[in-house]
Amino acid sequence: MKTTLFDQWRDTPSSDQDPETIETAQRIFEDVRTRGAASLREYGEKFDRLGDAALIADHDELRDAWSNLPDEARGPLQRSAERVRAFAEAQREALQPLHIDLGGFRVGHHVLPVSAAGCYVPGGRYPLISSALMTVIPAAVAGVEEITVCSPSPGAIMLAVAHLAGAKRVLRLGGAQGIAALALGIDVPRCDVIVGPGNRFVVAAKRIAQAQCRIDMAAGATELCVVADEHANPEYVASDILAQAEHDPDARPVLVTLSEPFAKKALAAVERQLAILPTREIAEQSLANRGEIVLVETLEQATEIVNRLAPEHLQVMIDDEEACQQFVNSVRNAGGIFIGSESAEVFGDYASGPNHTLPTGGWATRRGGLAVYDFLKVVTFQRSGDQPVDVRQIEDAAWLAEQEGLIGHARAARQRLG
Ligand SMILES: NC(=O)c1ccc[n+]([C@@H]2O[C@H](COP(=O)([O-])OP(=O)(O)OC[C@H]3O[C@@H](n4cnc5c(N)ncnc54)[C@H](O)[C@@H]3O)[C@@H](O)[C@H]2O)c1
Ligand SMILES: N[C@H](CO)Cc1c[nH]c[nH+]1
Ligand SMILES: [Zn+2]
Repeated sequence: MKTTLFDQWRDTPSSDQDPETIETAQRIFEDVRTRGAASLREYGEKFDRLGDAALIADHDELRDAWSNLPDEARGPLQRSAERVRAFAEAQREALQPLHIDLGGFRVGHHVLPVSAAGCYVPGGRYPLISSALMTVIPAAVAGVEEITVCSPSPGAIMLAVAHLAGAKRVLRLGGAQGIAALALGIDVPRCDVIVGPGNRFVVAAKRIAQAQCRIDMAAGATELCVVADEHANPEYVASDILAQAEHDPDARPVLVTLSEPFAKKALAAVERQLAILPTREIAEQSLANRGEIVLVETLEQATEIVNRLAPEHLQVMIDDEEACQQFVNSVRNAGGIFIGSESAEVFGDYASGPNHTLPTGGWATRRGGLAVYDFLKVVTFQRSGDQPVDVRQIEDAAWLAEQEGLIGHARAARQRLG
């Protein structure tokens, strides 16, 4: 991890914005568009360890995988699924139908699910079964009928979790070819929405898919920013940093601290813990590529770094309660915020309920994490009949239409004058 002073700190682009990665994703996406299903098998064998497995695991196969799961696996999965579902249901409740009377119309909105959703679940380095819970459950709570999970080389437990969460099928593909299949509807229902985390190729492909469908966000290589003062526990900081660094050589672990002696203690703890971490080969690369300690003199400077970084995860370990709250209130850009030394980010990954699919690469400037809302459409309506339409509304519409030169519009409005 390199150490930088506040004045010298500069942001760097995320791996999914790398030109070679974008070009690879584009080439694969266009090839899938041109050659269809045949290309999917080829890419699956080349990149996704497909072998001679079927491209699709259907509903019966998912159900059987769930039935064959050992008993000890059911408890943690069902309890975790329940927490994710409870949070998604509470979010759904918060978005209600609406209607008001305005100018002689009843106007309002109702809330409808999209018909088909594609949920990408990472499976390159690690089979992220928790991402199947996080992406499929909110889609199911929203009422989406066709839910397809797309994941490279899914094992029996992945198929079982997809079933538990409410998916209809699993497409055994990853990367750009998987995203292209979902967006173009090759071998699976064409998706209205594609969501879910993934590596640089997945994120680059989701950007291309935006021409076909809605996407949630860039939810790419994990980012963690820990803001800690000198009272924080360096062993906690180190284990939280390593927990995210082990995801991907592209992962970005950052420590922002007001205390140079603390920075040294945290770095020593990172080195100690890294030496005995089984996944150290990946974590080491992440720390070398993107790891950083930023030394600041004030909490205002820390706020500035966080808001420019817009990290996926922000962990705050500031001892003084008032200062901590003030700091949290000053943060504008962060995907998920974890406050207090016991609020380890890994609980958000698995167990606390809010979604772990969170914005990376600066997307936290424009949105928060995946939510039930990503699978819903707010459709507005106007209804006449209960009362006469306000004459001023008719005249206003006709006047605006005339200013636009749209005389047919003006006449259609004036027809209603009776
Ligand atoms: N932001 C979030 O919410 C969030 C949540 C969980 C995980 N993640 C991130 O998801 C990522 C998972 O990455 P992963 O790689 O383990 O799994 P993945 O499933 O995202 O990607 C693996 C696939 O990438 C494709 N691929 C790999 N190398 C390629 C190449 N050279 N050319 C073309 N395609 C290639 C292959 O199809 C492969 O199966 C990590 O970066 C992790 O940090 C992010
Ligand atoms: N930290 C990841 C989000 O960036 C989510 C995850 C899944 N499994 C473990 N961690
Ligand atoms: Zn994680």
